Amino acid sequence: MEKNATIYIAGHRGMVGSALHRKLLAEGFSRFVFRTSSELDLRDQVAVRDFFATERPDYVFLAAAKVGGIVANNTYRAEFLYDNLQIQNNVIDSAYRTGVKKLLFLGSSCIYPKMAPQPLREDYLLTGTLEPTNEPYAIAKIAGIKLCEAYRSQYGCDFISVMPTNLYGPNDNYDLTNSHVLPAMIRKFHEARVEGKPRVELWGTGTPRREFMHADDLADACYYLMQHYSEPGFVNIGVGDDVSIRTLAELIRGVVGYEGEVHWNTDKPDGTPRKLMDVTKLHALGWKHRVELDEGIRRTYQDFLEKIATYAV
Ligand SMILES: NC(=O)c1ccc[n+]([C@@H]2O[C@H](COP(=O)([O-])OP(=O)(O)OC[C@H]3O[C@@H](n4cnc5c(N)ncnc54)[C@H](OP(=O)(O)O)[C@@H]3O)[C@@H](O)[C@H]2O)c1
Ligand SMILES: C[C@@H]1O[C@H](OP(=O)(O)OP(=O)(O)OC[C@H]2O[C@@H](n3cnc4c(=O)[nH]c(N)nc43)[C@H](O)[C@@H]2O)[C@@H](O)[C@H](O)[C@@H]1O
Repeated sequence: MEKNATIYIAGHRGMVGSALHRKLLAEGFSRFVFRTSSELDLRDQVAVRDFFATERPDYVFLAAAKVGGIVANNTYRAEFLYDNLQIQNNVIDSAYRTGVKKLLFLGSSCIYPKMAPQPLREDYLLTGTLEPTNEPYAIAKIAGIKLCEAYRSQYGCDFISVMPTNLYGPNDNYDLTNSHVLPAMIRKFHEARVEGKPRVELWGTGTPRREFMHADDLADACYYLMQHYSEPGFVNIGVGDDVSIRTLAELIRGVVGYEGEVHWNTDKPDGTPRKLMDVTKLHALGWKHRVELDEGIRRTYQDFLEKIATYAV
């Protein structure tokens, strides 16, 4: 990417989009195009085509999506399918129509079959049944991967896809119902400590295992792949290691300093038992993560405390 190129980060206010913006600013890029969802609803095909025709970005990072944790995915099933298909179809097709030089599409590790062998290799895609709680979101993400591949093979577009593991970091969603597990635990343990509550409720059995990556590492990997990867196949982005949800709870409880009890509400879903990424391809391409989980949690709790008025509403 040339330093004077115009870059469109779709979803620039989100956790991933804002991390990409920080990364690109640090690398010396200065020409950005941004629109919030209220300024440009990416589900609106006409509006998206007009936007691309007017702004003509050179490079696109597609980090806008309907995103949420296990309960949000399972509750808003129609929106997770419809919104995500619309957003990605409109952005990818408009990028093709206006000659965007390169586009990066963000998928997710939930594209893999629920009971796939571990770690999850890229070639396990479409080899089995998906986890039911996030099937609509996963179907949309699989369609996004296939759309990038099809525009590459039919039209020669340099569109790539990456599949990140579970992410966390600044500008995450801390909503107690719709967030992912890591921000939910930070907020629950923090509020329980401050309010002197004897017990915190967490979801499921605590036995599922998850892999977590800091959003700054993800942004670094995306930038790296924009520079060094132009192939049809997608690339997993992860740290190559996972923890049980119970272990995660203990790590976060320690950082927050909460000493009460944890109650596991088994009426809530566990989801996929394990989704550990195989990162052989990513490492072979020359990229490896830097932020370890304990350090990342400490940094994220600090950020939460600094922005608590906006996060915990
Ligand atoms: N979070 C994770 O653990 C995780 C893991 C793997 C992959 N990913 C992927 O990474 C990408 C970014 O996720 P994130 O965690 O950064 O999500 P996020 O914090 O919720 O941000 C999503 C962004 O999408 C924008 N958006 C949503 N609907 C839109 C619409 N109809 N029109 C225009 N913009 C819209 C929002 O814009 P406004 O702020 O302007 O409303 C928001 O800034 C997604 O593709 C997600 O699937 C995330
Ligand atoms: C990255 C995303 O991951 C999502 O799956 P997934 O890892 O299960 O999403 P999470 O919502 O992060 O949940 C991970 C695990 O943490 C447990 N958990 C425990 N306490 C809590 C809590 O307070 N809040 C939340 N949210 N979980 C909690 C939850 O039951 C599940 O086993 C997918 O639904 C999306 O499609 C996407 O792929």
